[in-house]
Formats: sequence, C-alpha cells, structure tokens
Amino acid sequence: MSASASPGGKTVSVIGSGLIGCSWAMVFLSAGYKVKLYDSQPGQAARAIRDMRRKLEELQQNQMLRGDLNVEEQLALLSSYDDLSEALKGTFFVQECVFEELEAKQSVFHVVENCVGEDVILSSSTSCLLPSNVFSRVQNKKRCIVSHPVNPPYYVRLVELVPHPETLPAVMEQTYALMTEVGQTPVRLTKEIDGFALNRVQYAIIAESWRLVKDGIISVEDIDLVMSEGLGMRYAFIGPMETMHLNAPDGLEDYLSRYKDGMQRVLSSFGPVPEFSGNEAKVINQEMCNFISKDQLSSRRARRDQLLMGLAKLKK
Ligand SMILES: NC(=O)C1=CN([C@@H]2O[C@H](COP(=O)(O)OP(=O)(O)OC[C@H]3O[C@@H](n4cnc5c(N)ncnc54)[C@H](O)[C@@H]3O)[C@@H](O)[C@H]2O)C=CC1
Ligand SMILES: O=C(O)[C@@H](O)C(=O)[C@H](O)[C@@H](O)CO
Repeated sequence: MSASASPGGKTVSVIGSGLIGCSWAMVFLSAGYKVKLYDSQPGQAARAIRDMRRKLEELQQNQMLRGDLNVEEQLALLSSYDDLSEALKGTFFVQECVFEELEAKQSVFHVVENCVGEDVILSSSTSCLLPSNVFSRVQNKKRCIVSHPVNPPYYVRLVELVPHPETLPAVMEQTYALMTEVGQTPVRLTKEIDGFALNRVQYAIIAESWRLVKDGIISVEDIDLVMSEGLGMRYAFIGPMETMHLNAPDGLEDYLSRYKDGMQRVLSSFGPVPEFSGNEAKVINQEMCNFISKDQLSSRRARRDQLLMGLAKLKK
C-alpha cells in the first residue's frame, strides 16, 4: 500500500497529543489512515510528531513497526494543528484523547460537533467516564461512542466499545470494523457501566492486591509475581471464563460444582474498598519504589513494550 493510498483517503482526527493521542495516531497511521493531530497547547502537537518519528524509527529498527508502510510513508500521512477546526476538516472519525476530566471532554465535544458533519463518529478514549456524561453537550448523540484503549495501545490491542444510550447500532458496528481494520481487538459492551469492563476487573484485582500487601500477607514484589508468573501466564492467552472451563475435567459446570462454595466464601471475605491514601499508601509506595525505583521506570516501560510485542507476535 503506498502512502497516498490510505483506506479510501480517509482521515481520522485525534484530539489531544499526549500518551494516548500519540498511541492512537500511530495505530491509525500503521493502517494507512491520514491522521490530523490537534492539541490545545500551542506547538504540542508538532512536538508530539517529532517524538512519534523517533518512536516509529526505533520500532522499525527493532522490526516492531506495525503495518505495511515504512516510517516515512506513515509520517507522510500525519499532520499537526494548533487550530481545532483545521484539524477536523475532512475527518470521518474523531478520537478524543484529552485529560480525564469530564468538563474538558464535554467542552471538546461541544466544539467538535459544530465543526463536523452529522455522520462523523465522535469517539472518546476515556478510561471510565460514562458516555452519558462525556457526550452530554452533544446534540446528535447517536454518533457518539467510547473507544477505550489499554496502555500501551500500540502493543495491547484491546479496545472497549461503550455506547451512549442513544448510540446507533450502526455506529457501534462501524467503529468495531474500523478498530478491527487498524489491527486492534475491539469488544462490545451492550450498555454503559461505571468503569466499563476492563477497569472493573482491573480495579477488583488492584483492590485485593492492595489489601493483601496492606495487611502484610504478601510483598509488593510477590503479589506482582502472582499475576506475572501465575494468573497472567494464562490470562495472556485465555480469559477467566475459559480458564474455569479448562480447569475442571468436565468443563465450566463441573468447575462450578467443585469450587463455587470456595469462591463464594472467599469473595464474601473481601473487605471494604481500600482508601489508596494516607500512611498505608505511603508505606506501599515506598515498598514499590524499593522494588522498582522511579529512575527505572523508563527502562521498565521499554522492557514491558518489548515483552508485549513479543507476546503479540506469539499470539498471532
Ligand atoms: N494513560 C493511560 O494509561 C490511558 C489513558 N486513557 C485515557 O486517555 C485520555 C488521555 O490520557 P493521556 O494521553 O494519558 O493524557 P495526557 O495527559 O498524556 O495527554 C492529554 C493531552 O490532551 C491535551 N489536552 C488537554 N485538554 C485539551 C483540549 N481541550 N483540547 C485539546 N487537547 C487537550 C493536553 O495538552 C495533553 O497533551 C484520558 O481520558 C485517559 O483516561 C485510556 C487508557 C489508558
Ligand atoms: O490500565 C489501562 O491501560 C486502562 O485501563 C486505563 O484506562 C487507565 O490507564 C486506567 O488504568 C486508569 O485507572
């Protein structure tokens, strides 16, 4: 595919050029879409493009670049804007990636709607703000949807598609098709729920992990090994439902007959929602930093990305 032959010459507008905005831009570029990147901070989108060039070149050097286009071909599809209306011209899909602040997102979509046609899909990257709230200032809510990525989206391809109560089924399906086309793995939620699916599961894991460390049952390092060398080894390839199905000789029904009493007893022992603050947070944070210091974060993220890319290749 040549750079000029983006899928039907279609353009995606990415609003917000931070971690997720740049990740989305790289994903859409990898599939040959034109990407118009906007940020409210003057010059920020242009700086983000320079950062993306470095990242794409490094990915290409490490044979980790996604798609059929080389770096120059992908970058030829990318442009940056300090003017929102210019960034929205010709777009068919808007991916919002601004701060996780409701007012910021509501304001962005209020302005965006006045710059695009009725058929342009408005999509938010929000981690867990409800679509009913995020799109509350949009007149035509039928074309609104949450497309919640997982960090880092270039390697972790899940995208949760969460509808507004008014979202048209066709908008869900068009977004599902787009996310599939650009190489992500979309899942459909039938309706909005606080935290969607991924963060409800993730926060349940975080809460119990936090509690076990807080209560001195296990160390920070070892609770992470419980996931990375235990559950995560399976969950990287099969989910919790299939895990149950495989873990009993006669499948899920057999598993439930064997273990439901234990599951219900353990789950009934779960305590209140952790505060994640105060002295307990200071103690756990210090233990975390003793295990992985803040000056190691960059190298650990690079290690994470390398491992995730290897895992993604293995799963193909
Ligand atoms: N960081 C993560 O791990 C994940 C974040 N998300 C969600 O993605 C969204 C973006 O998060 P990040 O990229 O991490 O944030 P970030 O802070 O890295 O980037 C936000 C960008 O938006 C820009 N911005 C702020 N207000 C704006 C406006 N009104 N118009 C245009 N640009 C504006 C900022 O200048 C900044 O460049 C949030 O809703 C977040 O919850 C979703 C999944 C994972
Ligand atoms: O963890 C992730 O990548 C996503 O679930 C997110 O939405 C956010 O980063 C989340 O962790 C914030 O709580």
